[in-house]
Amino acid sequence: MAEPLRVAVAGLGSIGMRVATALDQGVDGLQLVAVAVRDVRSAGARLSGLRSSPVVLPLAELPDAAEIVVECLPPSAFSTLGDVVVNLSGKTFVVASVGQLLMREGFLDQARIAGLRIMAPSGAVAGLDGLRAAREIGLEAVSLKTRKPPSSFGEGVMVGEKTVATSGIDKATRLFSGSARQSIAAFPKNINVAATVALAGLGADRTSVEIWADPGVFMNTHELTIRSKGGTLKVVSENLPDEENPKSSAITAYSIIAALRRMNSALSVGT
Ligand SMILES: NC(=O)C1=CN([C@@H]2O[C@H](COP(=O)(O)OP(=O)(O)OC[C@H]3O[C@@H](n4cnc5c(N)ncnc54)[C@H](OP(=O)(O)O)[C@@H]3O)[C@@H](O)[C@H]2O)C=CC1
Ligand SMILES: O=C([O-])CC(=O)C(=O)O
Repeated sequence: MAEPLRVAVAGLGSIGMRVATALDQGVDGLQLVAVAVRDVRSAGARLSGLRSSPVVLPLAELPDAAEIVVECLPPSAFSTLGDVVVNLSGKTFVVASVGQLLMREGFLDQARIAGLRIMAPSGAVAGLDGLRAAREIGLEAVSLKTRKPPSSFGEGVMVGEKTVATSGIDKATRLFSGSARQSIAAFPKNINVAATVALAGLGADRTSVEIWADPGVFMNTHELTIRSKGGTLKVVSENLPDEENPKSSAITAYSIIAALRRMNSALSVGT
């Protein structure tokens, strides 16, 4: 039997802790060996819940410890890890903060030249299987309309030029309309899905995005519409917000876990 591939998880928040726990409980061919946390003391309970006792390393040292590095950080911490991993040949970088791949100019080219493999799991959005097939036949238009409960945007949110208290939003309010690239710049913690759709489809500048704060929805809702030479595809994801971090949909962590399981699976289903 081949040696398991070593996996490191960066960030043990709502997504990272679930990914680390799944690895800790067993994913064929993979072994959790290292994690990075912001503060070891405050992450104590999380770390003690893992039976495999991964080593705790500073972010920048994580890539040396593993063949696969799973990023589950806030966007603001991405570059400490990204700047190191981007130059490493033969590693796999699994990314939750997918928007950062678009925000950091040249990152994807640098990674490709270095020989780093980047995986962006579907995360909170469904329909990428169809999008990738539609890209092969010929894409014409791709749009994403995201609606979230106002509280998913934090206490305050920009509406036009003004910051508005989300508790006071009493009707569906459009917060943003523009390209995927612009959406990530405006809402880095809320719309990584736009980057994922853009990377699978028409790119950061030709993918249209709308973001709505809607007191009428309880779920984080993503409507993906794809027009191609093969027809039209509409996929609606209605995701329960994560209990710990309602900005993120609960399904996101499980998409990453499913992507990790698929790495060593003999049977691969779906595009
Ligand atoms: N691709 C997709 O579809 C989706 C992507 N996301 C994105 O995934 C990422 C993770 O989301 P989520 O888990 O919900 O976020 P959380 O805020 O719950 O978790 C982030 C974790 O990273 C830790 N952290 C912060 N700084 C550092 C550091 N320097 N070194 C190590 N750890 C650090 C935080 O610690 P502490 O709490 O102590 O500060 C926290 O535990 C976010 O960028 C989010 O926007 C979210 C939903 C969908
Ligand atoms: O979790 C979601 O529904 C979407 C999200 O926050 C993101 O893409 O960043």
